[in-house]
Amino acid sequence: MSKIAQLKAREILDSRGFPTVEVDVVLENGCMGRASVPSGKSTGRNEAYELRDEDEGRYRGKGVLKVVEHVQQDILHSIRGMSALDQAAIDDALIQLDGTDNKQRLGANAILGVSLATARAAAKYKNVHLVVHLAEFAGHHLDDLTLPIPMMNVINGGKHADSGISVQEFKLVPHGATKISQAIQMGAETYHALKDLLARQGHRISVGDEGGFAPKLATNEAALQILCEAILAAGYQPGQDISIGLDFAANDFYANGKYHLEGHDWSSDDMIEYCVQLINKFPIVSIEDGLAEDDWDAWPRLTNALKKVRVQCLGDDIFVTNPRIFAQGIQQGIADAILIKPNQIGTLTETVRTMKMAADAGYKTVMSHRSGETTDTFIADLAVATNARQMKSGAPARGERIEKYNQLIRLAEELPDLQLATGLYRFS
Ligand SMILES: C=C(OP(=O)(O)O)C(=O)O
Ligand SMILES: [Mg+2]
Repeated sequence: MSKIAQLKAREILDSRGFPTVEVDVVLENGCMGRASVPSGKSTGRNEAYELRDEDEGRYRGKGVLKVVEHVQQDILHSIRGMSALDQAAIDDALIQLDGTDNKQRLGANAILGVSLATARAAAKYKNVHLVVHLAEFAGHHLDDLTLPIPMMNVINGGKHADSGISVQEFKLVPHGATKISQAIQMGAETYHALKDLLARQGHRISVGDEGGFAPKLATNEAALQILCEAILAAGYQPGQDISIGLDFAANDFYANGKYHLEGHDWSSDDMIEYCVQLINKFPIVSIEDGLAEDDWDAWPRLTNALKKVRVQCLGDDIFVTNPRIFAQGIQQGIADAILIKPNQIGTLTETVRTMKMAADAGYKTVMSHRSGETTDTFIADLAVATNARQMKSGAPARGERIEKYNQLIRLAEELPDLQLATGLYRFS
């Protein structure tokens, strides 16, 4: 009865107004699980392949009708009759059916949609909450779980906005909160304070892809400065109640071995020094992709420099949630935390495997949305179920972003004994 009877897929729109795929997995007893797949813009080169149709209407964006077809034909034929309770076997069947290294034949978007929807159908079949089912799948006891600290991206730069700011994300990290609802409220209040400050200083208050403001500020330091003012204006102490996380997404300004940032052509070591300078001036607790994915040799130096000043060194594009690449990174002493984006690797099983490797090697895990999102809240349940220490889901505004934060509030109600995670060690 837990056997998969039917798969349905459809094109829906993501938060940028472009097509993405949504999948329904229906079991023999009628239980249905549904999931949709997000889409990145500042992507790592080694991410699993997001399959898109060839032709692009002038404004439509490339569709995923081929992906829909793959789900409803090849994938359905291959996994029909398998039990949704056996997630690992289903994910393995999907990987085998695809047969390529990066899931380019069926598309990682087709595969992930089926993988996540299967987990939802299985939870329904067992009549347990998704978070409980996922924790069991990941081998975690409910008593050992925590709620992730939100990382709220309130100023958007890089590829996500036309602000001209080189750092892609300036994130509020309300680690001084004792409850998740309080942490989210603190972030929201600071977001509103920031909006007021920007308006008063004559900046525009339009937003980027992740709902953070996109003011035309001249430098990264100017953005950090106004963010600290906003934290204070909201009644909080920078560094004590709320700190800051940055995502440089350094791939985007790395070319010919140099970092082209704010008029400079910097070496890797210049870039590391710049990170440390910013840390010395501002209450920064986490730096993501401070170097480019092709600058592998310099990453251990960045890791050590951040360790000395007790700031989290977080790898996104360099690891792309891929257990094989991450294993090399661990071996070479690269980073001490890994960003987790299920669609970078393409199945739930591989995502959880990467997270287990992280835990075994003493790395923290940070669950993440993509810049093109849907209102699906799967990553919030997954973050809690896998003990991710932080979760980033953009600004505390816009439906597709806040749905994930709101789901954390619901999960805190579902599992009232869970504490907010700790472990951002600079100020602790
Ligand atoms: C969320 C991110 O952006 P994107 O989804 O565009 O890769 C990121 O770089 O961390
Ligand atoms: Mg990133």
